[in-house]
Amino acid sequence: MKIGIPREIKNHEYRVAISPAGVHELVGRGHDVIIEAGAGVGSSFADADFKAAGAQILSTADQVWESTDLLLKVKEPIAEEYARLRQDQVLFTYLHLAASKDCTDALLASKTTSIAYETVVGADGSLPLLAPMSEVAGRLAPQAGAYHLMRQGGGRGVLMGGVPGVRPAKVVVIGAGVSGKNAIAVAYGMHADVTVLDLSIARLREIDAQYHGQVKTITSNTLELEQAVLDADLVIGAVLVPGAKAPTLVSNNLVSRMKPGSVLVDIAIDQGGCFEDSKPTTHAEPTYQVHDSVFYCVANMPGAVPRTSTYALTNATLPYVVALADKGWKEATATVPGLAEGLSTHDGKLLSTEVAAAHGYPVATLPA
Ligand SMILES: NC(=O)C1=CN([C@@H]2O[C@H](COP(=O)(O)OP(=O)(O)OC[C@H]3O[C@@H](n4cnc5c(N)ncnc54)[C@H](O)[C@@H]3O)[C@@H](O)[C@H]2O)C=CC1
Ligand SMILES: CC(=O)C(=O)O
Ligand SMILES: [Mg+2]
Repeated sequence: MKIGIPREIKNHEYRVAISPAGVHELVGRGHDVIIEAGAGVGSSFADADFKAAGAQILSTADQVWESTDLLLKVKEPIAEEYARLRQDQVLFTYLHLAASKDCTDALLASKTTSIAYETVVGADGSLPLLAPMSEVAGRLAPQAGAYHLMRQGGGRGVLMGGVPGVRPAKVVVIGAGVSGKNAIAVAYGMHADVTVLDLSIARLREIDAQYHGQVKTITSNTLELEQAVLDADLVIGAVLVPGAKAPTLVSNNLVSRMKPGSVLVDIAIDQGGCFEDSKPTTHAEPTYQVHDSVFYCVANMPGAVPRTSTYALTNATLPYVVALADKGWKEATATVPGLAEGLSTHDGKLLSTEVAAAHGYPVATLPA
């Protein structure tokens, strides 16, 4: 099979959808891997590294899209890529379609077969292709929050760990899943005063045991959430309802009553965000102000640490890419457990119930 990897063109997105090791594996199995010149540079892979692993390098994105059967990306197609989508190609990437009607419409109009990384399900019900990037975004969130809590950026002027004799920052993490747990680990490591809320008592129990009660755990409900947010210097939104639009948990009114200079980092922004005023931002301009608070809503946080993220992402995607390349998408989705959960569009039909619900579209099933 011919497998294509274009350069990512979203704002400050430096990841690439394959590593030289992935190229080596696919070429060894008899596939052709075709990479756009410069695609790996942001992750510190030279064209020569990919060539040495057996890839062919083509100079333009159009050539890569046109000449391949399976196209691997990191981020969802953006408007300037829509014209390249086509019916006889399989697109395997993050899609986050519940948060983008435009992208959903473009995939349907092109009749492409698209498979979303973020809804592929593991044997234990986990999300194996979302998890590595949630780990990265979770670990970055306190780092970004700490930076924006500094006074010069409009923050409250609070140091995460305080100093001996002075209180640390109060960090509230909403969601104790993969990104939430990683955010807790780093915030705790910075000596912040950390509280986590989740609907799942089982997840809170794990955190209580792991941190010996040093991280406060609270079952999420409207009243507890409101009190925690009003008390916080930094709020990290890390919730997910897989495939669906994120629930709105922090209203504009609640933000108006928060401490001046408080910072809100919405990791869940790629699924539409869990704060009422969240709107996607870029690494070039990551924050904006709502009342007296600073919002950070970067939808591709891992793009800031591309070398780490590219390795983490491609380690997880490669087994699925190998199956798609070896078997073709029909057999692969029929035989590889959990891969079919990623199927999003095919032949102009929407195959995800959650995305259909988000946009009020009908959902279809594949003919047997
Ligand atoms: N901005 C970025 O660059 C990135 C964003 N993400 C996004 O981060 C989000 C979280 O992903 P993961 O941590 O992997 O999800 P996860 O599924 O591991 O954890 C989500 C947690 O949210 C909890 N939750 C759901 N509704 C809740 C509510 N109403 N109140 C409190 N807790 C609630 C769930 O019980 C679960 O523990 C996703 O939208 C994901 O796409 C992931 C990577 C990068
Ligand atoms: C999960 C995702 O969309 C990202 O890593 O950018
Ligand atoms: Mg994202």
